[in-house]
Amino acid sequence: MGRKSNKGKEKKKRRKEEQAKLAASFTLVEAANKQEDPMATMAPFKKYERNGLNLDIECKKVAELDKDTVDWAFSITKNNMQTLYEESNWGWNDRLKKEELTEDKAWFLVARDQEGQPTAFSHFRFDMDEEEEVLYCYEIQLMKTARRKGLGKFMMQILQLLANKAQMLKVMVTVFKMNTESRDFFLKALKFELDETDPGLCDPMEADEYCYEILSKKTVLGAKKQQEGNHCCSGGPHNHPQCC
Ligand SMILES: CC(=O)SCCNC(=O)CCNC(=O)[C@H](O)C(C)(C)COP(=O)(O)OP(=O)(O)OC[C@H]1O[C@@H](n2cnc3c(N)ncnc32)[C@H](O)[C@@H]1OP(=O)(O)O
Repeated sequence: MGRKSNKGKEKKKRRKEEQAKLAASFTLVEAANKQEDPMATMAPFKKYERNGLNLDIECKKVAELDKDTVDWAFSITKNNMQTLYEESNWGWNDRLKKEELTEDKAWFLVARDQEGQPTAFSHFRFDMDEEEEVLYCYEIQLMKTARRKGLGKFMMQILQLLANKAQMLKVMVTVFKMNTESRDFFLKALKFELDETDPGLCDPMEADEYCYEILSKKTVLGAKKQQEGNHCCSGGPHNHPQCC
């Protein structure tokens, strides 16, 4: 019969390890989504009193929000974003945006004034992205009057802390390339970077074809794992020149 190769055994072992890793990631996402109030131990972050703003900040699942707040979130998103969507090749669709905002998985961070009126919100999710556990920020939208007062940065800081607490690996966002203000906000002020899953990065020859970029910022755990070499090159689907 000859000698039996160890290759098959090693492959099987690797597959089992990958399956276990994936199952652990799903468990973390599930636990994050089961939280009653992710900000329960973050009292100092529930108030924003700076630069003329006096706001209370809450974190809730969309199902726990009142209809007026959800309707307001849709309106401000439409006001802020419709033109950008229309100028891109995505187009704007009321129904699709409403569906996205109200999917079961949607979490909301809402900043309200002292009359209870919403001023800013973020729609985010604890989710899997390319086999990694992440906090994905779908929207961060501020009323015009509340901008450039540090509120956006404060809310993103909260998301980064929530991601740390839930042991996610990174916070991700998708940004239109032509939305230069928000690109500056994420890339320059918050030190986000082009994510390894950004389509332009994966396919540089076609980069100009994409009207958007995927940006991310590692959590504490994500940065640690990256340092340990546990990143996309340890068996992931990508092969990036900058990290492989
Ligand atoms: C994932 C997505 O949702 S992408 C879409 C993002 N949302 C939008 O485009 C909607 C309209 N814009 C907004 O809601 C807000 O302006 C945001 C969320 C982009 C930024 O929030 P803000 O509270 O205004 O930003 P904040 O005051 O925290 O700014 C922090 C820093 O970011 C940078 N920055 C913020 N806004 C801008 C801008 N318009 N132009 C250039 N740099 C900016 C600056 O460095 C700023 O620091 P500084 O004011 O000391 O110079």
